[in-house]
Amino acid sequence: MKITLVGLGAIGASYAALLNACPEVELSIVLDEERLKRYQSSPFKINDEVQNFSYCNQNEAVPPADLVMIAVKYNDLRDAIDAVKNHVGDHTVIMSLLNGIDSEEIIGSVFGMEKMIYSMCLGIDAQRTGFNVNYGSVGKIVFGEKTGEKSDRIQAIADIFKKASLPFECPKDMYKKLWWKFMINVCGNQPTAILGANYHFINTPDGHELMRLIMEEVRQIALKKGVEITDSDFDAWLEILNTLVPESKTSMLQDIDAGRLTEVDMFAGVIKQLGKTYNVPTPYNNLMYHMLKVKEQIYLK
Ligand SMILES: NC(=O)C1=CN([C@@H]2O[C@H](COP(=O)(O)OP(=O)(O)OC[C@H]3O[C@@H](n4cnc5c(N)ncnc54)[C@H](OP(=O)(O)O)[C@@H]3O)[C@@H](O)[C@H]2O)C=CC1
Ligand SMILES: CC(C)(CO)C(=O)C(=O)O
Repeated sequence: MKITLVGLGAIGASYAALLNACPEVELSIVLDEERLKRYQSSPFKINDEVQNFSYCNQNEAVPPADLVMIAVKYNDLRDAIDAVKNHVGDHTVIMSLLNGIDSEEIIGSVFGMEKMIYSMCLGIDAQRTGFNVNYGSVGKIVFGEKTGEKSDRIQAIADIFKKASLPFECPKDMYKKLWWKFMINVCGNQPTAILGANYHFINTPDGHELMRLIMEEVRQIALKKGVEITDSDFDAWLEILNTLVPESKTSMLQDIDAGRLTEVDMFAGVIKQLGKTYNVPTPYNNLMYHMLKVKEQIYLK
């Protein structure tokens, strides 16, 4: 299977390493010229092991990939779409590993929704410093058709992930799973980023109550989209929280600590917008949206 990946960061690099080691995968990492020079100047290490990734200049004309995987941050999504355009052909399937609920629609609006499958990653605790990515748990990629149908293309990807020992799950309720992860990110990532709280501090009675208040807004919006988020969905998140290393941080808090832009537009930004569309008040997300925007301005000044 010819696989193209854009976004060799914490998530992308962790899964790329597994795919690259599989003899039945031909993996290309797409880079613009500036990144290509930079990436060729230094070895890329995952859990201290040097990787031999095959880099490809995004301007090069290449045969289309069978699968394109997009693993950049939300603010880089438009550039990443542009970067993979030479790799997308009539039969290419596209998977977005970004958090959130709208990256599939954004990518699909350029290449066609029929090319999109739905996906997200779960339980991975990867952290990136320059060309070093480290993880304790690689988690899994959860993917499928929006309807959950086990189509031939889903089966083909599942077969190759199995050969690559890349943990995965193909749930019947894929679209609900996407919303469930979105709920976790909206009610978990944002307050931890504002408060500077690692998992230890959000996994407390006050932390749980705070997240529950925010979760209610996601629940109301999800209902308008035909998705039901229940109390047991929230409890399932608390169970996962118990398995995460207490000193580790959400990806949004990692962004704040590293002085990078956050993905607030993908979380509170989307909730704010959907709240307006469906006439659902979203005061907690409105507040967090502006707090995070101010915070970004403080450290990016
Ligand atoms: N980290 C985590 O624990 C988790 C993250 N996620 C989600 O996964 C997604 C990716 O996050 P994460 O891996 O942490 O992000 P990172 O910032 O670690 O990685 C993103 C990578 O994309 C690269 N990139 C950006 N634009 C381009 C481009 N135009 N061409 C080529 N490469 C590009 C960046 O390169 P460079 O460094 O050179 O700029 C960077 O290496 C996010 O939506 C996040 O929310 C989901 C679950 C957990
Ligand atoms: C679920 C969680 C909080 C950890 O994997 C996450 O998705 C993130 O940090 O972005």
